[in-house]
Amino acid sequence: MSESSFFVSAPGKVIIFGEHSAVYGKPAIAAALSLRAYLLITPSKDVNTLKLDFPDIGLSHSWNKNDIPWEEIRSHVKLVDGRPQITEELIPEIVDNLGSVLSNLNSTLHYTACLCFLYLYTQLCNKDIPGMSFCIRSTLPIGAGLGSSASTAVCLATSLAILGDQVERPSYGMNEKSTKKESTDLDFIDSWSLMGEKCFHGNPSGIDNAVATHGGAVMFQRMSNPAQPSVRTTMRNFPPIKLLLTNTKVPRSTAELVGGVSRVNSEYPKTSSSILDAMEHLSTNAYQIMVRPFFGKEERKTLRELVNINHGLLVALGVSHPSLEKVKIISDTWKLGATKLTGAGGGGCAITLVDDDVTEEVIEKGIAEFEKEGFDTFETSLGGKGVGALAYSDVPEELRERIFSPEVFCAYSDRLEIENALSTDNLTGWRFW
Ligand SMILES: Nc1ncnc2c1ncn2[C@@H]1O[C@H](COP(=O)(O)OP(=O)(O)O)[C@@H](O)[C@H]1O
Ligand SMILES: C[C@@](O)(CCOP(=O)(O)O)CC(=O)O
Ligand SMILES: [Mg+2]
Repeated sequence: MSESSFFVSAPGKVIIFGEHSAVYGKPAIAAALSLRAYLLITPSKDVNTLKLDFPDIGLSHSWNKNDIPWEEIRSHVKLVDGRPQITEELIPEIVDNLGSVLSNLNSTLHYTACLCFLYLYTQLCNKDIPGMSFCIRSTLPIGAGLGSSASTAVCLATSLAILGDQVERPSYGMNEKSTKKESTDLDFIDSWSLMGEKCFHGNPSGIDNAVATHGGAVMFQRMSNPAQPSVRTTMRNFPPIKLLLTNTKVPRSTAELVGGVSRVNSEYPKTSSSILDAMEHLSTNAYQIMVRPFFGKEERKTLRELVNINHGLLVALGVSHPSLEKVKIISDTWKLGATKLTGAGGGGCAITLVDDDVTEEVIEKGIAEFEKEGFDTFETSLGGKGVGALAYSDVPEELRERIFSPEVFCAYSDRLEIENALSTDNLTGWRFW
């Protein structure tokens, strides 16, 4: 066990309005989930060994860090005042140079995860930093539309920015009112995790990593000029909405679905731009309703109507799936509320904004129908905390050995075990920027 071990953690998200259109510079609304990714960083036994243990995707891989072509890579890193700068696109020369250390990975899943790690590592750290082991576990379903890729990218970017001395560790008492320095650190993490998301799926809007970094609820808009920063408007009075989350468990890839929309966009530019414009109006409309000081029955009804319209528009873009339509049919049959797919679609999750008048008994009957189809449904709370860190010294002495043991962490069998051991509710030492 070592005092230099630490954890970082970042939440998943639910997009309420505007997935896919967010990629095309339209505003979208999303909120952080209580489900999170946790990354444990421990010193390697050998100072030259860099090790990744990502059991959720069956990846265990190590490198001798001296095998990384540091000089070639570092010659392409953009530095301003000694700080690495993000770029609009992944730097092709760096990706190319990493090819030599990625060549023995034979699945796309593992290749992408290792590329994401090394792309961030070689820019945020340097070759003199002793080798560490990185083990990530997620309580989020992976590839289900809840932003597991972004929470992974945020955890990696944060841990590497800490190791590379690019950001300060968070301190106590800063949770409510960040100092300027700390919010700059958060922006640095947000921007580098976007580069991580680019490794996972090519053309991310940035909404997922923004929510995973900052937490809470936001309206987010990527600027059409990529040189301009995205606009992130925090929604402090996010209204309490009763939301069911249904995971169809049908696997899909965000990269492929975003690629599908891009094809529709280039084949039917006028039609697709009208759909995207309609999505823009939806998000703006929903935002105006959600920030009203009074959020009552009428507002909830309008929001549900907008949810139904948003789903229809996503269907038109070709990103639904028979399983998601089943969720919608069951929800409509039992009159549970308004249902739309969330995230990239093509399977994965749907959200239902529950109707005001529906009874708990009816909700349970609906959930039983979902379960019959093999789906998982749960009620969830939105707007949780963003990225946080847990230092060795912030855990009671008698717990340290167990909490910071990579063997124990890798062996947790499910979401509940991870949460029991590590969640911010159960362990008070977590600090947030
Ligand atoms: N716990 C994890 N360990 C390793 N890689 C992960 C983990 N969670 C997510 N990922 C990466 O993110 C990808 C899924 O991202 P994506 O297709 O965008 O779906 P989503 O972000 O909705 O879960 C996985 O294929 C994997 O590469
Ligand atoms: C489809 C999209 O709007 C959201 C993708 O979310 P997820 O990876 O399915 O959780 C893409 C993006 O905004 O980057
Ligand atoms: Mg994703």
